[in-house]
This record gives sequence, C-alpha cells and structure tokens, in this order.
Amino acid sequence: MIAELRERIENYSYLGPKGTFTEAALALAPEAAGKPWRAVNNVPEAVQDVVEGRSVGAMIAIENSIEGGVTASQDALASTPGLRIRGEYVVPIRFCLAVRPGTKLEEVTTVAAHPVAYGQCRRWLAEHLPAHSHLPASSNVASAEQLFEAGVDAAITPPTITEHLPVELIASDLQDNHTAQTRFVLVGMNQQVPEPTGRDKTSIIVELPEDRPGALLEMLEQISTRGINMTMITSRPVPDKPGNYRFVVDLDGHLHDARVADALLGIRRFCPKLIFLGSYPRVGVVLKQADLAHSDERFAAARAWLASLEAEDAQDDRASSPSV
Ligand SMILES: O=C(O)C(=O)C[C@]1(C(=O)O)C=C[C@@H](O)C=C1
Repeated sequence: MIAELRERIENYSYLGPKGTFTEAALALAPEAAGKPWRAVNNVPEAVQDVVEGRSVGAMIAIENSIEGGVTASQDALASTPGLRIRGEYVVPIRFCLAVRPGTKLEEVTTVAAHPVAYGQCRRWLAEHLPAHSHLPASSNVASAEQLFEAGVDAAITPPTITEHLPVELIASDLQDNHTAQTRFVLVGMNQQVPEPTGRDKTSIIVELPEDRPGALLEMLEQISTRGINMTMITSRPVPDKPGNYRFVVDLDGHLHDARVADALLGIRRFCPKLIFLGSYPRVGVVLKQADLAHSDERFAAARAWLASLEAEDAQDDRASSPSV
C-alpha cells in the first residue's frame, strides 16, 4: 500500500519560493517536466521530502564557481543513506540589487542575501555599499520578500525577480565574476544507476580510516593508477568527530566502466565508509583518454586474460582430480 502510494507521488522539491536559480535548474530536468513542483525553505527540507516519500526527486545546489561547495547539500548527501544523484544541471548566475520602488542606493544600509549569493558579490558590495550590514536570507527570492519587512533596504536577487514581486532593480551584474555558474544535482531515493551514456560522472563520499597515515594519498592512487580523471575533490568535517574529514569526490566515468569499478573496489578495501552517490550523465567537456594503457579495450583484454587463466586452472583441477 505504502509502496503503491509512493509510486503515485510525482512531486519534485526545490528551494523556493518561485523564481530561484534552483527552480531554473529544475526546469532543465526533462523528467520533472509537467510534474507538480514543491517549493520548500531549505536543502534539508527538500531532501527530507524525498526520504519521506512526499517527492520523487529534489533539486539541490551542489557547487558554485565562485563560492565553492554548497555545504548544506554536501552534508545532506553524506548523512542520508540511500540518496542517489540522478543528473547534474548547470545554471549561469547573475545578481541584481532589488529595492522597494523609489529607494536610492545612498539610502541602503542593510542588504538581505542568501549566504552563497552574498559571497559571490563581495567586490561590488565593498565598492558600492562599504558600510552595509548583511541580513541572511534562505534563498535568492526569500531575500526580496524580506524587503517588505521592517529594517531591510535592499536584496540580492536574480534579474527575473520583477516577474514575481513589485520591486525595482537599481544595479545589475553584482557577481564578482561574469562567468559565475552554479551546478545543481537532482537527487532521489534508492534509484537504479542509469545506463552509461559515454559522458558520465561518478560521485562518491569517502571517510578515510583514522588510523592509517597516507590514506588520502592511497585513495588518490587508486584513482590515478587507473587513468581516471578526478573532476572535483573537497573536504568536509565529520560532525561528531572533530579533526576528522570526509572527502566528496567526482570522477569521470560510470560505475559500469571497468576502471571506475576497479577504483571503487580498491578504495572500499581499506575504507569501509565509502558512500556511492551515483553515476549520471555529466555536463561539460569530457577529457579524451590520453593514456592507452587505461583504455576500455586494455581493461577488457586484461580481464579476458585473467578469465582464461582461471579457466585453465579449473581444467587442470579437473584433470588432476582422481576419477571415481
Ligand atoms: O536557488 C537559489 O536561488 C538560491 O538561493 C540557492 C543558491 C545556492 O544554494 O547556492 C543557488 C544558486 C546561487 O549561486 C546562490 C544560492
């Protein structure tokens, strides 16, 4: 009954309200098209929606090109067993300064902004509003909603905010870097790994054993000796173990690629706290395999050679065992 109910749920959760970059990312996901969307207040709520079956998927921001990893998302992935990434989506980021109509830049002393957005606009703020104070907001649209509360003069928002709220934009392109982008991932529970497309990425989280000097290097060796391109590595503290870290790692390739499977086996042997987050189609440039020794063909040939040795051995066993 519960399984049937779960099957009928089609919702997708995202950080709202309407108009956030997270909503723009969800609009890029073909599987969410035409399905009901649930706007929630933060990343843990979006993840809880999929854990508790209110949604089949949740879109969450994972990394910004200026601010780096989105820690709330990385921590949710590390602490929610069964959560799997199904796809990644990249959204270009542009910020504007929104005010109540009529407010002048010289009158602004307080700025509401999502912390990840605020971090992307430091240079502009230092130059144009050096004496302001920052009021944290739960999203890039929630910041603009705060304009209608006392004590908030301006908000950092996406340029599309005027489609949603009666605000005025008094400055644009606030972000420190004009190529700023945020990478989002669509997550679900206990999902099957999608078939390889030839342009895939595999994400893992590794908590290294505490008592093993050189464990980080060992993990990297497992990846590099198989010619795998590592596209990201970032560390997060383990909350209940001060001084211990887990590593969030992205690799080019798919779980069904021999070299990736081999590397995961190699890491898992000395590192039982290995979380597989998924293999899924990746956005952007995929490096060509430079080293022939690590080509799929060489992996297949090596496996065939091992299988032939084992077959030979089995034959020898049969020949030498006494017949009855
Ligand atoms: O989706 C939004 O608009 C958000 O407010 C979230 C978020 C994030 O969590 O990183 C998304 C993209 C921007 O880089 C800044 C903030």
